[in-house]
Amino acid sequence: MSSVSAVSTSALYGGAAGRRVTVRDIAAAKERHEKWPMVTAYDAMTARVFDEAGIPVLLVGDSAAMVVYGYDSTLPVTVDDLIPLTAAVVRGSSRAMVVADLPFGSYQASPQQALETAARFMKEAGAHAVKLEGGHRVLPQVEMLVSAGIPVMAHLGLTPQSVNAFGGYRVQGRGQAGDELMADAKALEHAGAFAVVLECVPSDLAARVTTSLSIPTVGIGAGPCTDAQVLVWQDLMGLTPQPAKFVKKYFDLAGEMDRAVRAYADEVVSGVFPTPEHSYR
Ligand SMILES: Nc1nc(=O)c2c([nH]1)NC[C@@H]1CN(c3ccc(C(=O)N[C@@H](CCC(=O)O)C(=O)O)cc3)CN21
Ligand SMILES: CC(C)C(=O)C(=O)O
Ligand SMILES: [Mg+2]
Repeated sequence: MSSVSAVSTSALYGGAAGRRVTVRDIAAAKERHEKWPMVTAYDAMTARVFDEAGIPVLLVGDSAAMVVYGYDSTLPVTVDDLIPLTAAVVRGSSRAMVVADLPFGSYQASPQQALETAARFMKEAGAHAVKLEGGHRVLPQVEMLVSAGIPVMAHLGLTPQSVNAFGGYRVQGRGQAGDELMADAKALEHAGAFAVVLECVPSDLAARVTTSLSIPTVGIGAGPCTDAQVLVWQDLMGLTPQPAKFVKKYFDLAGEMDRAVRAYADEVVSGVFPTPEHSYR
């Protein structure tokens, strides 16, 4: 236990005291109409803070491409880039389920490729589940993973690995595309996915998908009616320079870090730091 409050903010997590959250806990939360929070994590120390705060599910997102590695899309990040980050998040947490995002190009080719990639995340990093993007095109992949005993989180709507096909990060599922998204969501549930992320879709569509499925929906820019919400941690903490409209900023981390590092720099230059208190005799 750290100095951070041990009181959980999520009933889902509270019910799983002393062990990792499982897919069964997540299914039970939907039955109880209980909402839950998910955040991304990419290292052990932030994973520990979120885990101890009671976040039941941590996502090692391929958004690491942008927020960790500095690329301008998620496309360049590789399995070899994400496995060490996933292993760190697993080591830093003890109660949360850790979901590994499968990167672009590591699962689309075939169900066999998807299984080989997912197995690496589970064997080499200790991930408890994987996430992949897409609807009907990835149903064979979802079926293969599920039949191998790997929990799969699906992802529909704005699937950032298709940014070039979409022509930018734009809202998806308006008009007739909404019916196609609904059909994809139902097919993914039927294929055995345990949850589905809905990214940047109209709130009324997300609400209809949420009531039509028996598995939980996890919204990001999908309005208030999904079963869960997810945000990239650097966005909610105020580290991201220009976050999307769906982001709520809960802290000014960039501002606080700027203030702190300037104070440190000033004290080094002026000789105020270090004092005997921070020195050895
Ligand atoms: N830091 C970060 N946060 C994220 O949520 C995130 C990533 N990175 N990288 C991968 C994807 C990319 N994402 C994005 C990026 C930009 C918008 C965006 O600017 N959307 C427009 C909506 C435009 C429209 O109305 O169609 C916006 O103004 O919010 C949305 C999702 C979400 N994911
Ligand atoms: C934003 C979430 C859903 C994601 O896929 C990521 O962080 O990569
Ligand atoms: Mg992702």
